[in-house]
Amino acid sequence: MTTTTATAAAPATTTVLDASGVTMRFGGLTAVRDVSLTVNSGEIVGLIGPNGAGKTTFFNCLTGLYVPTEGKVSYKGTVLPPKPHLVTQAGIARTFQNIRLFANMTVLENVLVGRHTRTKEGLWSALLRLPGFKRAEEESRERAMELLEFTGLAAKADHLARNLPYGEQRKLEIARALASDPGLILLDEPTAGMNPQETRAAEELIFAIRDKGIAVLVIEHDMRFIFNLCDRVACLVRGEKLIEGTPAEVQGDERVIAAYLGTPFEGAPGAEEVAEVEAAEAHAEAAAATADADGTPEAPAKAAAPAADADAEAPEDDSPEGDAPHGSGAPDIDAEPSTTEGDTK
Ligand SMILES: Nc1ncnc2c1ncn2[C@@H]1O[C@H](COP(=O)(O)OP(=O)(O)OP(=O)(O)O)[C@@H](O)[C@H]1O
Repeated sequence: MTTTTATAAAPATTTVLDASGVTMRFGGLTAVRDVSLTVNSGEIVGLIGPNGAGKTTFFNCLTGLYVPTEGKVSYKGTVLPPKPHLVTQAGIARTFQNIRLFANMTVLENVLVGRHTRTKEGLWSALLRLPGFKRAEEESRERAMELLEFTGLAAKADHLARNLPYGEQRKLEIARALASDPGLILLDEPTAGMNPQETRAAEELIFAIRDKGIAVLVIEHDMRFIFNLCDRVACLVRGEKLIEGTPAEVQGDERVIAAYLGTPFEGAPGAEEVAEVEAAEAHAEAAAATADADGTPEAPAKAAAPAADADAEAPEDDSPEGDAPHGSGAPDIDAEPSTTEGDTK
């Protein structure tokens, strides 16, 4: 028998999102300045930057909430009109920093709302409940249930959205965004306010979304999450793209570190002072360990314990109130998702 070694053809990469030279000015303030970014098929791209760097404004330019002062945004080669519903129809879905669910609707109904851009039946068909409408309604329901299975919420399909724990409300937002069958999903701080278990589950979910062939662009303040998740990361600072590269490149870039931690100020402790402090601390620790070895046998064992994964120890806590927010998105469930222009987070 002859064996042939087939070289698996690498799936062709296509540019899903192409934002070029995007600038957004609010009066005298330039919130985003000449930012270009692409997202390719099969990619998870991260957008990071300190508070007020322009990340959400950039998202709003991509999704038609804002009309960029300059620049253009294309999806799969077609320039997008700056109208949110047309952007969704084209294939881009998003979630918001502040959760926007229909609090008094069920989980399933929330996902069905997200389906409306993909249903073609008109008003008369709905009012007269024509066969075409019933068929479309059934299909939408099936698709919505599939998405609830996918996001792990199927068992709660009949629960009111407002009664879900915080992490599940965020998942439901993602399920609703996926209901429009997007080719690209934009996630604005998907783990804000989540506990470590919920954050890990969100990470798994985003990988699974990517594996379904949906490209992902994600804003996040949780660096461990973003560097673990993304193929590429871009960092915005004061509206400008400072750097774009692999997680390793961005993580190690001194300008990124300076942007987050602040540039060293004049008179800050230099290397010599730091070494002195560290030596003094090491000396104090060694002295304490010797004293403990004489008197208290448990202490050295504690000191030798490996740095435990704090996350693994964290208690299960589904309650929104129990979660310490990572980012700026506090639980904020609206009775009706806000569509006012003022609420663009
Ligand atoms: N509608 C608006 N009118 C005027 N200024 C705005 C508007 N939206 C955003 N800005 C300003 O633009 C700048 C960038 O804000 P943006 O919310 O995009 O930052 P961000 O990086 O998303 O911050 P965060 O991480 O805190 O969410 C800020 O100075 C903000 O005050």
